[in-house]
Amino acid sequence: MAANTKIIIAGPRGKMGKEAVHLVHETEEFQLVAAVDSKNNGLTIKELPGMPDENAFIYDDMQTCLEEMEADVLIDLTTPTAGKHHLELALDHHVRPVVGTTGFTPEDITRLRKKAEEKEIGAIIAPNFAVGAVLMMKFSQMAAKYFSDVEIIEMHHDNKLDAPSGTAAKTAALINEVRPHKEQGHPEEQEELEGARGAQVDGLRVHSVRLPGLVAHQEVMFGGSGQTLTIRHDSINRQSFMPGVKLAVENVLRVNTLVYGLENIME
Ligand SMILES: NC(=O)C1=CN([C@@H]2O[C@H](COP(=O)(O)OP(=O)(O)OC[C@H]3O[C@@H](n4cnc5c(N)ncnc54)[C@H](OP(=O)(O)O)[C@@H]3O)[C@@H](O)[C@H]2O)C=CC1
Ligand SMILES: O=C(O)C1=N[C@H](C(=O)O)C[C@H](O)C1
Repeated sequence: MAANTKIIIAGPRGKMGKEAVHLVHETEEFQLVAAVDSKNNGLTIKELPGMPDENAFIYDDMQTCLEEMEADVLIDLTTPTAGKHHLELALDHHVRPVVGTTGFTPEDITRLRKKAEEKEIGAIIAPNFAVGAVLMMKFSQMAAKYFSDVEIIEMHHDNKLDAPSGTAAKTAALINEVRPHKEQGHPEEQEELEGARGAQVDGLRVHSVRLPGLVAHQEVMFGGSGQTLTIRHDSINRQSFMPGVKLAVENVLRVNTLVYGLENIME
């Protein structure tokens, strides 16, 4: 790892971005060199409420920030639209992206991986940085070898923009890697109310719950003859994601492709 990893954070006022600013501030080998926010152009981080004593300048435009600042890593915690744009710009400027922002499609991942490889630069997109959530996904993949009937119920706070969650999409993809294709439920079932059976990913159903009071939760429910198995993870605060953000920043410096999912770098 470089002695001092120079970091830009996009979305520093957000729920995740704020935690990431504190993580970078408290990590000796990390240095916050700039932030990209939709507001507050020209201020410094320490001028924002609740922020640590950091002199990093805030830009309201990623392109300008990347042109003016020298950085090793971009941590993006913004919105699906902004996150995709920022990732592309970072690759263009040879800054390694660590992206927690969700809403990337399989086509986005394939296109961005090609670009990262062409540029010979590492990038990490992690739909969930919480170690427990990664284990929930891995355990679900293990269980799917034995249970072909499974439904995913993800539950989040009601400020979330994307549905289903990135974690649910990734869980469905991991399960479908090993699960023999099956259209679940009764072949003649009718949805009397549109959406009652949730969204479909290769015959597997995903349900998204949005309520104030929730943070980030997911149940993966398997059913077999005379039995069910439920694998559940709960993030009860955003600090749960920070060890994973640190691990991703450390590892993005060592890879020369786009890694999708923290499970690929966890030992
Ligand atoms: N991978 C993981 O483990 C986790 C991922 N997430 C994902 O991270 C993302 C952020 O989540 P969260 O912090 O809860 O969301 P918030 O809405 O709290 O924060 C997003 C922040 O990004 C800012 N923003 C929006 N557009 C831009 C832009 N173009 N440039 C710079 N900043 C911008 C917003 O500012 P404003 O609203 O003023 O425009 C806001 O401050 C989401 O995609 C979420 O799904 C969340 C938790 C864990
Ligand atoms: O928006 C959130 O809050 C979260 N988003 C990620 C997702 O979409 O899976 C990770 C976590 O679930 C929290």
